[in-house]
Order: sequence, then structure tokens, then C-alpha cells
Amino acid sequence: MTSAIAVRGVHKRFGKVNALDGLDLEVREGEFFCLLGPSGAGKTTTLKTVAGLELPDSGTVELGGADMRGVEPYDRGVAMCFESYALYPHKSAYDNLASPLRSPRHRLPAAQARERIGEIAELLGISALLDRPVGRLSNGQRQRVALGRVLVRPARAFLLDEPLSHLDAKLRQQMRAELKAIGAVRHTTTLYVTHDSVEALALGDRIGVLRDGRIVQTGTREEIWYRPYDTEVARAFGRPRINLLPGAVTAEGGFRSADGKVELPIPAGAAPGTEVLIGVRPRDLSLGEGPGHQLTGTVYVTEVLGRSVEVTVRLGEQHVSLVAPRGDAAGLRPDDPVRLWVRPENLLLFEADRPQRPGRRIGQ
Ligand SMILES: Nc1ncnc2c1ncn2[C@@H]1O[C@H](COP(=O)(O)OP(=O)(O)OP(=O)(O)O)[C@@H](O)[C@H]1O
Repeated sequence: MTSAIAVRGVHKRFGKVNALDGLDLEVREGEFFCLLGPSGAGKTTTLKTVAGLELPDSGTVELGGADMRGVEPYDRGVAMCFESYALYPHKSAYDNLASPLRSPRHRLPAAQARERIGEIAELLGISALLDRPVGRLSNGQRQRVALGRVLVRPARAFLLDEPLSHLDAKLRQQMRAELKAIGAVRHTTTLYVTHDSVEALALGDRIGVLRDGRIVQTGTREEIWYRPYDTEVARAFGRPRINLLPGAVTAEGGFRSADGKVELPIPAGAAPGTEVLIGVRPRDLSLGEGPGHQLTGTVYVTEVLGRSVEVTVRLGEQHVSLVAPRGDAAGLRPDDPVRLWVRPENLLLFEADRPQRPGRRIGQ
């Protein structure tokens, strides 16, 4: 099957900065693909390269199987929404939404245009603002108009650059839930850029993790969550963050922490003496006794997170955090002894981190 978007071996330099360093990316037809990466990873440059607003130094961009070399942005048929949105400040929100439908290529009869705009405005919660000049809207309202401007016209793909970043937390969460339900989005290949892993997990049919201008891992949320490529990917997903205990593989093939206080069987084969990190997510550690590996420690601190409690436990010289239902953690005080348990399948094993090179996961 041809990919809707294929980026192959793209390099892009700005002076001394290697913005894209051999980027490979494939987005399938109709897929909602999230590109996740920290600031400066090359997310915006990737979108601009697909849109044709930046030209690769080398490598290719294909849309629907066709090489885009020499094809102008306007002729690529993609619709892009920038974080720094370009709107007409003196025109009304309605006119801003309508302008793409007045271009020769996407012209719609007035009644049909009104219907389409009404529908998108409704879904984005901006119906009441349509008569207002965009210059007098809040940042969050303006951002929704900018998103609407992209979604209003048919496109072969939507390229969205942090389109919810200016919304307050509540609206952002609500829009996140609604965005994928918008008919146009459901039926159109979407490449969505974000630095927010919660957003990527919530929205992405698949997620591509971008680092230093290259994709380090592509997968479904389950693949990225359960089989992270390395410690940095593991740390990027999940709050509180994954616990990573340093130690080494023993002569018997188990794990012993660096301080000698924690011993665990390991989930994958690794040579004795190998320096490793054993990873367990806070929600996979439980208080008390259960069908898994048992650990003992003392309470360091507890913090209420709504209906659950984050408990930080001292295990030897290390701290681990776990998230427990409020009932289980009620009454725990600093220095109380506690027992913990973890299912063997929830342990992840990584090579030790080295400078500039996060430890890779060991095992299948
Ligand atoms: N036009 C440009 N001129 C010079 N350097 C640039 C230009 N555009 C991007 N860069 C540099 O290329 C690198 C990647 O930038 P890019 O904007 O793609 O990252 P990003 O992942 O989108 O970051 P952010 O989340 O901060 O927007 C950065 O180091 C940036 O400073």
C-alpha cells in the first residue's frame, strides 16, 4: 500500500544546526499520526518540509506515492496549521474561516460554505465568535479559528503544529477528545505535532518519537508504552515517570541494585556483569502482597493526586514512586515500613545510560 505521506532520508541544515538528520517517516492513508519530540527536535521543520515550505538538502518527500520534488506548496494539496497562526486580524472569524473556500481551487457555493463553516465552528466551540474580528479574540480563541481554517477545506492531508497549545488545560482536554471526532479529521490523513506525550497517547493512531532530527521509534501507544526503544522514550511517557533502578546482572542472571539492597529476576537475558537499569512504571507497583515479585522499603513521602496517591518509597539508597488507590495508602506516614509487589511482565530492562546515549531496552 502506498503511504499517504512518506519522508525518506531527509537532511536539512540551517547553518550549523542539523534540524533533520536522515528523517524517515511514513504516515498511512487516513491515519492520525502524532510526531512527538522536545523543543528543537525538528518537528516544525518536518511539517514544513512535507508542506514544501522548506526544501530538503537531500532525501525525498512523497505524497500519495508521488515525489514532491519541484511541486509548489500550493499544489501539494495539504493544509497546514502553524503554532504561530497567520490570520487576518481585521476580518471577522467567519471571514477568516471562509477565505480558504473562496480560493479558485476550493470554491464552494455560498450556502454550502456557510454550512461547512457552521459545522466546524460548532465543533470547535467558536460559533458565538464568528462575527468578531480575530484581532479581538483571546489567544486560545484565535488558535481555534486557525485550526478551523485548516479543517474547513478538503485536503489530502492536514499538517497540524501544536494546534491546542494556547488553550487552557480544561478546554485542551475537551478539544483533544473532540478533534478526532470531527468528520474531516476522521477521514483525512493527519500529521500532528506535539511535545506533550499525554496528547500523543490520547490522539495518535501511531506515534513517532523524534529526537535530534531523527525518528527513534514509531509505534502504537501500546508498543511505545510497553516496548520503549530506550530509557529516554520510557521517561517521556507516563506521569509520574517510570522508575529506573541502576544495578547489574548477577552471576546467577538476576538483577541486583547498585547498593545491593534490591534483587529481582530479570525479564530478558543479559550477560552477567552488564550494567543495567530496571524499569517499572509507578502504576505497575502495588502496596502489600500479591502474585509477583516482593520488595520491602520505607515510606519517604506521599502526595494526594485526586482519587489516588503517589507514594515515594525508599528502597535501599534509591527512591521509587508508585500510584495507589487512596484507600490503600490511607494512613501511610514517612518512615513507615511497606511491602511492594510487581508483576514480572511489568519489569523492563535497559542498558545503563551513557553520556549522550540513553540505554537501549534489552529483550524482545
Ligand atoms: N529558519 C531557520 N533558521 C535557522 N535555524 C532554524 C530554522 N528553523 C529551524 N531552525 C533550527 O532547527 C532546529 C529544529 O527546529 P524546529 O522548529 O523544527 O524544532 P521543533 O521540534 O519544532 O521545536 P519547537 O517545539 O521548539 O517548535 C532548531 O535547532 C531550530 O533552532
